[in-house]
Amino acid sequence: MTQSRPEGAPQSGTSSAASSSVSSRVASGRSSPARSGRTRSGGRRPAPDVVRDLAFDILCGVVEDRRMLETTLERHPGGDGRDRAAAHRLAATALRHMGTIGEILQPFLKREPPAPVRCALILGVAQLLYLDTPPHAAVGTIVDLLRRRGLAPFTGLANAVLRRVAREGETLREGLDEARLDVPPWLWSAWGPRARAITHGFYREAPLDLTLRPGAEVPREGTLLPTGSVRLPPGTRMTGLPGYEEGQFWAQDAAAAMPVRLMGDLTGQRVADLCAAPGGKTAQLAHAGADHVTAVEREAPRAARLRENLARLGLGNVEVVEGDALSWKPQQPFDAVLLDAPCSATGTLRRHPDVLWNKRPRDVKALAETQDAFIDAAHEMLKPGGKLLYAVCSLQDEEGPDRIAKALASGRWALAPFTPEELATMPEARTQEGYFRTHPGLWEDRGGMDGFFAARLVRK
Ligand SMILES: C[S@@+](CC[C@H](N)C(=O)[O-])C[C@H]1O[C@@H](n2cnc3c(N)ncnc32)[C@H](O)[C@@H]1O
Repeated sequence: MTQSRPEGAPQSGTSSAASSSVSSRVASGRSSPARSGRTRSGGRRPAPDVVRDLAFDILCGVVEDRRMLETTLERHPGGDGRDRAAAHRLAATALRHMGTIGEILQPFLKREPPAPVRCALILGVAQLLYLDTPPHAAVGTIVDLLRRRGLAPFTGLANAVLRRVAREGETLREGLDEARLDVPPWLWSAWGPRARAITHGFYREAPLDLTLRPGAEVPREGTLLPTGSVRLPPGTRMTGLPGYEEGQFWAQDAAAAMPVRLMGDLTGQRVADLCAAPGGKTAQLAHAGADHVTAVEREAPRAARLRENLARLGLGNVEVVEGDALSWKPQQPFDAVLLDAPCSATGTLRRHPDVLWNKRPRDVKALAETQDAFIDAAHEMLKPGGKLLYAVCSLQDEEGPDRIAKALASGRWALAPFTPEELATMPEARTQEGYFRTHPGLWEDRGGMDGFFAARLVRK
């Protein structure tokens, strides 16, 4: 299974000026101009509401069909940019708190309702308890949603349950271990002592982090982080920033920007980026003084996006290969390979809370096997003494330290640990073994970061 969470991808969202409008669309129950009225038979006609319709489709897609949030949103057109951002925010909030919401709903439901009705109730509770939507709007929008979706027989239930949650919900939350409830047990135990900090980290919306091209100015409103990334508030729209068209920067989480920096000096080297799109790390490589950069991407639409991003950034010196890195053979071996392997993407929960609910232990197991195959393929492409930088945006041991342990046990690789000097700007990310490892709970006072794992190996 290919996971293609683009942690370096331009992040969807709204400008900061617009984000208050997004919040108000969720809070007020307003989206595109709403008209309610009477049907011919005298019944109330439900008001159109693009935001709830989209949020409902996204949530049902994740919960019922284990789809990815972004994919489901792409499949459902409609609404303007702000409606879509508001729908994304509502669905993402519901997904972040879905365990707690389920616990709160439990005593009010004598029988399990049909899955779409449960989704609608979850959205209603998310509005009431986590998005400050006034009770009349939170209840009314969900009742109307059920009517629009042919679920009118459940409007009485929704009305009664949501009104009770509006009255008693805050009291019911008291004493609940929300972090524990909001994470599926298999993930909670896999994260061990980091679990609570990770959960509190992903409750928060991610800021927009940028990597600047060398010499570019720090955009106004941006904060320069110790690692060199620039941080802007959550909801900032990158495409609206001055310098975007001129290719002065690209979106890349502060943690995601570290692996390429940890590759060491690349001056004059031949370097490959094996899983390249949308190209955040390719762009870093192209600026790092390498003599030749080859970017391999298997998925045609993603390869097209990679080319577009490189063109915007004015990086014509990268050779893009549309192909499968597991079987592709270069004409000459490389000095260095970056392998940003497909993974479960549990490190990106702040942006993709659907990962909590649509991944299973068997997915991680299958991904780990593919990661081993990628490491073997990288071995074939490197000169003896060549460097492999292995990276995943995953919090799971199976996709990080366990893969490196297996590679080292094969006797074909040596570990080149990251030194304290190399990680001086993010010392908390350096493990005893000399790996790079982050999670969303780090840098709490600065707004957090994605979870990443990276290690540097040398081909024997
Ligand atoms: C984690 S993303 C890479 C993100 C990218 N390195 C960046 O920083 O922008 C993984 C990428 O690997 C691609 N991919 C998956 N399997 C592949 C394969 N066998 N060969 C080449 N690319 C592959 C996916 O389509 C996806 O674009």
